[in-house]
Amino acid sequence: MGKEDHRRIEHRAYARVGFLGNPSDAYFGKTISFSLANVHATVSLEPSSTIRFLPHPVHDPGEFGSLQDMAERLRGEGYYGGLRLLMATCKVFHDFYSPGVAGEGISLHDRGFTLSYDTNIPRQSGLSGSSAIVWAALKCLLEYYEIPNELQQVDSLPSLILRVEEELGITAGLQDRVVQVYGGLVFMDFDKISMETKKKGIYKPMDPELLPPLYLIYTKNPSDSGKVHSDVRKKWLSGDQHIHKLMSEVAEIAEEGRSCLLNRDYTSLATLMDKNFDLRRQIFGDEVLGDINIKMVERARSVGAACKFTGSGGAVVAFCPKGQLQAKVLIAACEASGFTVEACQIGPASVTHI
Ligand SMILES: Nc1ncnc2c1ncn2[C@@H]1O[C@H](COP(=O)(O)OP(=O)(O)O)[C@@H](O)[C@H]1O
Ligand SMILES: O=C(O)[C@H]1O[C@H](OP(=O)(O)O)[C@H](O)[C@@H](O)[C@@H]1O
Ligand SMILES: [Mg+2]
Repeated sequence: MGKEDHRRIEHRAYARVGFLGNPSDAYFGKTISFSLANVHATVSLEPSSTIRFLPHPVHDPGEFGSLQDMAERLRGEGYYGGLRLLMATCKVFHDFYSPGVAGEGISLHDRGFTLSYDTNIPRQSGLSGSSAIVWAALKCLLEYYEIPNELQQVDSLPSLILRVEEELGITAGLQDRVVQVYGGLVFMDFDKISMETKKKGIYKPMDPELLPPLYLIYTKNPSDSGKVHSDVRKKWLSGDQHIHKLMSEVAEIAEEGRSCLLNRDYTSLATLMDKNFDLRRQIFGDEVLGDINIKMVERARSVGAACKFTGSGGAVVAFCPKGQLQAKVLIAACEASGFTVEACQIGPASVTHI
């Protein structure tokens, strides 16, 4: 091993907020999303003689105080942690880049590594904690295997990240991965022809300064986006006209939202955020959205804020059209209801807007 091979590699990936148009990204729609710097996942790669994955002490527990503790933990957080995401990332990376599989035909070196991760993204909260872990892991592998730049194009990487979750049977769309790779604020059009012929959408980075101050509200309420999406997906695939119509209305919100942002028309922006949530409610129904998630939106709306889901549930994003005084009232109201509120910090852009 050369000196270089002993270096430890570490990469970070931020959470994201699906700002407008989600979840139409998984249905040939359009979305606007932004990178959320408040929380992030980190993956570390340490050279080693074999390929090893270190379970996270909190997210991948292998030991419990009692049978009851174990049952409670599984009831609340399910069976899965991030370890399977690390493994699936390595599998998809191998299949994509190595010769003779499907791949790009690079001869990958045969040195081993140990992957471990940490994250402070609230678990399964619709902030895309899953793809943050995958993207951070993929960045480590791209660096360790010295994949040439021309084989890691910024508009192709999101589809590779999505493949990892598809490998695990997690129903997900592309928007999370696009904004996590691009950073900043991005408008995305998942045009059917582009998606079917090029396996990617059309991505347009926007100036994050166009966003008004936004607030993140969340609660401890794990929801698996795969589960949330599976029924609607079935209906959509079977050609349900009602779902198709509603989904294209959701997509239109991103297109209209883009004009609002460019024109700094924040009154109309607030209306669009509310409409986005109302359409989601019609598409998925209250039972799938979950009481606590609906309560967060209603709490924000009760003080006149506009509010919608950031992802499939667990966190919401709010905007106070009347400014700072209203934001103070929002924060007090949400905290009184036991929700956490933070001002959204937009993550750095790696691709500049025009
Ligand atoms: N914070 C986390 N720590 C460990 N694993 C996670 C975390 N969040 C998500 N996962 C893994 O990703 C899978 C899919 O999560 P998902 O519902 O997409 O959550 P999110 O909204 O955070 O992306 C989970 O079943 C789990 O295996
Ligand atoms: O329902 C949504 O808005 C999003 O749900 C998933 O994101 P998650 O953070 O896991 O809840 C999905 O991956 C996105 O494509 C959807 O837009
Ligand atoms: Mg996810």
